[in-house]
Amino acid sequence: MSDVLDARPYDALLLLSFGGPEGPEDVVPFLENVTRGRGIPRERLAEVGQHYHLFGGVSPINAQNRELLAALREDFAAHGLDLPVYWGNRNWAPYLTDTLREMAKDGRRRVLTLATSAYASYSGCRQYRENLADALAALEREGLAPPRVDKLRHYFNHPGFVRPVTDGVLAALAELPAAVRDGAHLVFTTHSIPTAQAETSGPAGGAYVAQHLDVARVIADAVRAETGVDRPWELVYQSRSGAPHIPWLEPDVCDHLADLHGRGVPGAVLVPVGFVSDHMEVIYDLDTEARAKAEELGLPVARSATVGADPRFAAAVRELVLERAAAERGGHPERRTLGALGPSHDVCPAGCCPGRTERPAAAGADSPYA
Ligand SMILES: CC1=C(CCC(=O)O)c2cc3nc(cc4[nH]c(cc5[nH]c(cc1n2)c(C)c5CCC(=O)O)c(CCC(=O)O)c4C)C(CCC(=O)O)=C3C
Ligand SMILES: [Fe+2]
Repeated sequence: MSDVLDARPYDALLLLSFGGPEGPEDVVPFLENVTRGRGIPRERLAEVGQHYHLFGGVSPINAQNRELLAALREDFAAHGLDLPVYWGNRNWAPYLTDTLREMAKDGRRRVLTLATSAYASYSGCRQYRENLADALAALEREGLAPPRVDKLRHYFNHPGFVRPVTDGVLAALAELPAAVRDGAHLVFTTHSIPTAQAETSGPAGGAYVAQHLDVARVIADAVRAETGVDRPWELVYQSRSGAPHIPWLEPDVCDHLADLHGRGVPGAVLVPVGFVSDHMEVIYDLDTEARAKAEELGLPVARSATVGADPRFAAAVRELVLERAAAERGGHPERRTLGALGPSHDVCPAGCCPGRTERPAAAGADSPYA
């Protein structure tokens, strides 16, 4: 009995992700789902559609989530954690509402959510919580009792996230020509968001950039310790969309590569620390667009891997589930983190990461659901 892990009060884990198209005919309806009511210029949509068509209309994100699902199930089974894992997306099948309906019909009453976004922000946290609230409302309309849904704390600084990313940076450094390796900069990248959204992210504002800077510093320090070379690092942004007159976080990664080259920096490792898997923003915006820019400049670059379905990340999720379950039972579990910020809150406080309009959001202190 003692080696059976205790997830009570939870009876299921929900892997909640973005979703992506699985063929050319999916691309337009997928983009319509993503951008409904968001004011993205038409030209930008047509351009982003082309990114998907370059890869046969298929985003790798769904396959990556299937792999993560398998890794989680394997890890849980190997460690005697008896907790079913479900998967639902915001923008493509399997849709979140369908998954939550299945969970309700399976009798799941206390659901813990792992979103495939490690940081605070409206786009990376509250928007997922709004989608959860929408799905729960749909179940209620169908006469089903909605389960109670919670969300895991932000995991960007969990050692099981940081270690695989760090190893990825070491592997990418080894891919660079030996002559530029020691002089290369570490260029951490994440999704650009409107500066207004960055300023209001987290319970007290500014969390999005602060969290990325904290984990980037930890990774850069670990790489220095392991290679004996002190490389400069920067945090830059990619995948900007939205109207040009609205300020978004800068500098853009391509502009930054030109800047590094202009300053005589001999090479760079691109580290997509803002993303959990090598999805379209990584394989297009970095591996296609930024790489083309680097080639045009004659700047050697290598790109490090995201955590994906790394077993150490799956183990971190198990640890986070057990941590949260213990806390829900009134205990004081160890909360492992690296860096200066410490563990983020279990429950998003009211008003955390606000959007442009106020909408119901589940899995937080301001949830209309218990
Ligand atoms: C912070 C953040 C993350 C990281 C956290 C997380 O992972 O959630 C993220 C992830 C992703 N974003 C993705 C795709 C898209 N994001 C778009 C648009 C936008 N993203 C934004 C932010 C973020 N996005 C924002 C502020 C917009 C503007 C419109 C709006 O306010 O909503 C658009 C519209 C077209 C465009 O303008 O680019 C698309 C197609 C995919 C799927 C990739 C695949 O298919 O493999 C993934 C994982
Ligand atoms: Fe996005």
